[in-house]
Amino acid sequence: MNRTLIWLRGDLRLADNSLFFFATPPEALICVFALDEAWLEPPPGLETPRIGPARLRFLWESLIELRGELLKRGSDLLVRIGDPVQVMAGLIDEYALDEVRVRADPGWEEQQAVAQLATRLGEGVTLSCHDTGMLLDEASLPTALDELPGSFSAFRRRVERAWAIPDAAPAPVTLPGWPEGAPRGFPPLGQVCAQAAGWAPDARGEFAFAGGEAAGLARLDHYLWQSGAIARYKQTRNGLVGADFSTRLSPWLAHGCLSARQVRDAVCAWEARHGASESSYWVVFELLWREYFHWAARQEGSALYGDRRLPVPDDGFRTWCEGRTGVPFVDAAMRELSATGWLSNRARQNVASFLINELEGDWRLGAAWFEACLVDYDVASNWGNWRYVAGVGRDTRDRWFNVLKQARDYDPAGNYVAHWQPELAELPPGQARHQPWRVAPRRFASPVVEAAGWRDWLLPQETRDD
Ligand SMILES: Cc1cc2nc3c(=O)[nH]c(=O)nc-3n(C[C@H](O)[C@H](O)[C@H](O)COP(=O)(O)OP(=O)(O)OC[C@H]3O[C@@H](n4cnc5c(N)ncnc54)[C@H](O)[C@@H]3O)c2cc1C
Repeated sequence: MNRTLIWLRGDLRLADNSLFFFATPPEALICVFALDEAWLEPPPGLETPRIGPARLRFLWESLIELRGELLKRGSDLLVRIGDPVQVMAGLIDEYALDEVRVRADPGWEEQQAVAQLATRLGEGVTLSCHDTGMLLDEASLPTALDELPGSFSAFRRRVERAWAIPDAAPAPVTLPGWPEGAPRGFPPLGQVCAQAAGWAPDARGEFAFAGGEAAGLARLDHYLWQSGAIARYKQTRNGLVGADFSTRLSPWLAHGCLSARQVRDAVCAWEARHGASESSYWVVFELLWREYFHWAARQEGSALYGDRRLPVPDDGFRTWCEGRTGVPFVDAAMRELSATGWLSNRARQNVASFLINELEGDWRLGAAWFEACLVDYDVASNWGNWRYVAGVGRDTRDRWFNVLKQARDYDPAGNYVAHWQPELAELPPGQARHQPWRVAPRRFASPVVEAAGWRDWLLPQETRDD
């Protein structure tokens, strides 16, 4: 009979979590989450910790709920703050554990931590990495991992040709007991980070994320069954203001409060009742993007981050972070990101392109800033999308976004920018709100850059404000 440790990372749920499924249940089970102390420190060159208050709060809420679910099943949860490898190695030694289970993480640093733990284990202790949370397992990928197609489209076509995704598995009803005398529980969030304990999103975001599996399932239920917003997803998914233009499931998926299979099963159930549509298909299509970045990260290793030593941030980067570039479509998004911890995909693409192309900033600094701010930070999706927009790595096409054109297409009345920059509401709805320095130069300063590619999109330069 084994004595097992489950090392929890981005998999904070019991349903559809292969870590909790045992052919033969162990004699004792200890479930541990270690908050890496390095996450509470800024990466070199930045001043904000790697895990910002929005994500830390969501994480704690998820852990609190998970602990409740584990207790109901006869188990418990231990949360420690420190070096995860030391934490796990110490517990394994002290409680004579002989099996370790952990998620096969796409992040290189997380993979290195598992490799380090492996070198610390005594004879007879087994360590296994499990695929969990994604639509596919490594064994069911349509290609070998090292032959993963270079582009998303080729990957998607191959997956869809051999579409064989298992249904999500239900949560276990009971779990093995806790090892005698082993520690349990975790510190209150206020002791870990007072800012996170007191953090609340700005009401202008029109949505408050709450961590945990139940809140994730409630959001899924709302999006599919209560509001029926899924029926319009294809048309609304590029929205900028409001709660339901997209699913907003990303934080629950990123923390593993929901698995991608749970989401797909729910979409299939909705389709069985209402009929499949382009919109319902498109939700699963977007999950395939997540899948692609996950498997690409698993293949790329440390190359995912580029060089991990970040360059020294310059003034352009700081104005970008603070939403002070003078380009409303960028500034509104960067203010929304800081104030809510979340941003639509359309806005993420635009601000990333602006930093890289217009400010000639380093994409890795942008990715690090997103890592600190996002409630839905996911190592593969974040660094993978940044690489993609920067045209670095496996798919190196030029992905320049003309933010003035994008603003016209996706925010024609300028309502989004006025939502986050109320001073713009003084200007008439329309393109004036996106180019205030052109139409009202006395009231609005010129932006930090006027890109050459905007020439055909600029409004006539007024010399005085009306
Ligand atoms: C520069 C940049 C950084 C990003 N960083 C992250 C990140 O750290 N974490 C994260 O989850 N997403 C990230 N994304 C992807 C995407 O912006 C978010 O997943 C999406 O906006 C979340 O909103 P939603 O849940 O309403 O998405 P929906 O539009 O409702 O899509 C459903 C789900 O599909 C997945 N998805 C959708 N688009 C993408 C995509 N482009 N890449 C990967 N998965 C996708 C998400 O899990 C999402 O919850 C990033 C995109 C960019 C351009």
